[in-house]
Amino acid sequence: KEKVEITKEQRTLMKVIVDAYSTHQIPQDVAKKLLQEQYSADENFLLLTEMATSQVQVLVEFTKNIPGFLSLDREDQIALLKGSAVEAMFLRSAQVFSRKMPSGQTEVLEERIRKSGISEEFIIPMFNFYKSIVSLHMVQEEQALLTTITILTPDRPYVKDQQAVERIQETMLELLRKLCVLQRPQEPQYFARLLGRLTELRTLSHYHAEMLTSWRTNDHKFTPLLCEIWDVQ
Ligand SMILES: O=C(Nc1ccccc1)[C@H](C1CCCCC1)n1c(-c2ccc(Cl)cc2)nc2cc(F)c(F)cc21
Repeated sequence: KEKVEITKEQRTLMKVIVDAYSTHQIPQDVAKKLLQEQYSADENFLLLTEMATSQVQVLVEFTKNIPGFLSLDREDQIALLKGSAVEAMFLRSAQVFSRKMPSGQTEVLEERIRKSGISEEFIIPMFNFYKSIVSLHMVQEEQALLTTITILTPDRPYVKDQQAVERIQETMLELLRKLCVLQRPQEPQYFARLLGRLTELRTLSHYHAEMLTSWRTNDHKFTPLLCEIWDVQ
């Protein structure tokens, strides 16, 4: 039986990542807004572009706290941010959706999102992904590390020094593997299941531009930052 132990420096690394992850959150809670009232497709589109824009800003702040990220080549830092922003937003959305809510509220939230203006064809793959995240019952440490591992994907477009990214990502993968073994001794496959979600996340993220351009709204207006990050306009 493998004796798994978190080292002192891994504990420090964990604390830095989780603190940064919980600090750099979306300013106001989008779920609360959606539960307060039903918005029109136009209002929902505006809300989405505002949330997605602020989420990119929050993502930049979060990555600054990932040990080793700032020592990467500057252009590679940008390539990693551009390459992971959409996935990070869907992963964040899934984590918001999987939060424990008073009974019945998750159903209301799901309904509001189904009717938000998003085109029918994307509803099923999106909620399949969200529900697969819900079913993992991830703890905050796992959520923070999974987002970090997504950001540190070496094979994003235009990354020059992939080895340097791989080295940092491997540190995070090893820490997440140990956490999963310690957290779920009776579920040896749990770590593999977590990483499997990143494949689903990448597939869902392929649709992001179409999801936005097919939104039931008359005016698909995007912020300059979203035009940079999302392949729109
Ligand atoms: O804001 C959002 N997600 C967000 C969260 C955190 C940070 C940044 C963005 C949007 C809402 C959706 C309803 C209209 C208003 C925006 N959102 C999405 C979502 C994102 C992108 C596309 Cl293309 C489609 C859907 N899935 C969600 C799940 C939740 F539990 C949820 F609460 C909000 C969710």
